[in-house]
Amino acid sequence: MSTHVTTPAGIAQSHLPQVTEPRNPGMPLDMDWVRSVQVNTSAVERRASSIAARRSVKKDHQAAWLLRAITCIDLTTLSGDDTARRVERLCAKARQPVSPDLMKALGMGPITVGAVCVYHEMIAPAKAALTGTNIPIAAVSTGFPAGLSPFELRIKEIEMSVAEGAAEIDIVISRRHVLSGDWQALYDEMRAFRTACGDAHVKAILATGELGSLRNVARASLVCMMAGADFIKTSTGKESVNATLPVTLVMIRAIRDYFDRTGIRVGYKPAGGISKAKDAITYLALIKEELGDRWLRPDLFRFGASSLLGDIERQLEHHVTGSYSASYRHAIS
Ligand SMILES: O=C[C@H](O)COP(=O)(O)O
Repeated sequence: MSTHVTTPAGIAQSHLPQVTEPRNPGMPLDMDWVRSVQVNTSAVERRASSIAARRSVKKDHQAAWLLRAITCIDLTTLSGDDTARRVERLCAKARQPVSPDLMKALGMGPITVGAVCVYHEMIAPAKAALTGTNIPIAAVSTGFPAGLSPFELRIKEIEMSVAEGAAEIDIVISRRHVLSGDWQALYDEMRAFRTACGDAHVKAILATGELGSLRNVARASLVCMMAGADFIKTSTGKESVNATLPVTLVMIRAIRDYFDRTGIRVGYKPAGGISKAKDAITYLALIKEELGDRWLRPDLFRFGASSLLGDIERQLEHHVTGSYSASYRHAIS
């Protein structure tokens, strides 16, 4: 893969003011387009395995890619035993994801993660802990993770999270609309969620591990974008299969098709089970090759991850010192 991100200092691009896209206004549901979507599963799987095998970036280039990855993390805690204290620790890590000593050794100034991602009840402590920063709070919503609470409550939940201070809302779609091919119902639901979000950006979680086929993933991606999703996201992290490279390929190609037809860039968020630095680089390489450099910024790309940052920090420490520290030294929360 090309090592265009260059050296750690080259990552200084991420210190530039973030380019922000016009939001996706959506468009009428185009059923001809939706029905025309097909996926060649074996070709997708071949391409996905070739990118993982080909990836090889070393030394300064690797450090640069890893720093870029950090700026794109939605640093997440979504556990039933979350507490304000845990969220405060997570936010401290979000503000300073890599120790100042390491950053200095890499020739870098401060960076932050892309966002902090929590349940509704944890928005208030996150907001307090992130005061004085530009780090947005993302709240999972709409009966996360199953999305099966009453529709009116799901709308209300979005409105309450926005009122509480969430700038980004990660909604879950009704998988049954996809599984029954009711694309109009999926479109109407997504449209209503987008409206309830107001100025908050909306990420549509497809829960791809529960959609049955890659063709369904492609069609659901397209319908959610037509209904105004700002991002499409693979998974809640709670399905038995979460983010994968084949699913990523299908979703980012849907994003590319949508851009080619509408001129609108929709963001992408793989989530669930991405915990290794080398996997993060593979994802970034795939995005770069399929969508281009513009998508390698936090306004268009995020990792949804609870433990990825710890492994990245470990790899950066190895880059600087030549030895690995124990992973417990990089615990997140
Ligand atoms: O959206 C984020 C995911 O829930 C995080 O999943 P993870 O804990 O497997 O990194």
